[in-house]
Amino acid sequence: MTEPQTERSAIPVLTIDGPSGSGKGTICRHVARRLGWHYLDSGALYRAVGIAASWNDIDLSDASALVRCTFDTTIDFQEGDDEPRVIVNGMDATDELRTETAGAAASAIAAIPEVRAALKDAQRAYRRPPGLVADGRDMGTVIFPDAAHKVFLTASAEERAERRHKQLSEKGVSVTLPGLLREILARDARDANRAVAPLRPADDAVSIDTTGLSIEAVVERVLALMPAR
Ligand SMILES: Nc1ncnc2c1ncn2[C@@H]1O[C@H](COP(=O)(O)OP(=O)(O)O)[C@@H](O)[C@H]1O
Ligand SMILES: Nc1ccn([C@H]2C[C@H](O)[C@@H](COP(=O)(O)OP(=O)(O)O)O2)c(=O)n1
Repeated sequence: MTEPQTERSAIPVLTIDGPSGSGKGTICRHVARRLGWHYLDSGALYRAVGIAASWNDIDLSDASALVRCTFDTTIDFQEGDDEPRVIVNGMDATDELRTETAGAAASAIAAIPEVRAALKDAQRAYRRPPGLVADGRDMGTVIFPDAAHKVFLTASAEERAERRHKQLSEKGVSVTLPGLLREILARDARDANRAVAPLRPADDAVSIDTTGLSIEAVVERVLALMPAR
């Protein structure tokens, strides 16, 4: 006899949305590990499509080619001790994926409604037992609107730029702080002002301003929101 399938809507989800550098990826990975739940980095999917487009010389203004590229791109996450490796069309694209160029390309293609629609089912397929922690811009509003736990992380733009500067410097990527701040503000504006699935807190999300808070403090605050899990 086969195992009874868990009804997908019965699988618990914690969504963590917010702007660039608010700490979504870091907090999600810690919380997912503590809960023993799966983790979805939805931004990596948009970044992967952007990278596949650049590998195929597709212009970011060519919406129909980008939609075809979204359907043609394969994305796999390989779990390890540290950050998961992201394999795009069979190639390890982890380092290229984290650059600000990839972030800006992802933000541009993420404004195309058909690209978002093409990634919807793939994102929902990550909802597997015993639970999912989902990181992005529209996790609580569009992809998992029925999630029992929703968080919106923020931090001042200056602190987010400093965090990203430190993160990239540690990886040997040379960037200037004023340049990063400009890029972050431009990305915030584009993600928040697009017509489809703009960056905004779900009505039932708890907002946490992480400015001046340690990673550990934010992890504890998030876990404290889920006493009945
Ligand atoms: N509360 C925090 N305090 C200090 N640094 C943080 C905090 N949260 C995240 N960071 C650091 O900021 C950087 C960006 O965090 P990240 O998780 O990549 O953000 P996002 O996924 O929202 O873009 C990482 O180097 C991370 O270690
Ligand atoms: N659920 C999502 C996730 C990311 N995006 C878009 C918008 C973002 O600027 C880019 C990159 O997202 P990502 O979460 O990887 O970026 P940060 O780590 O926050 O800098 O993708 C989106 O539109 N919807």
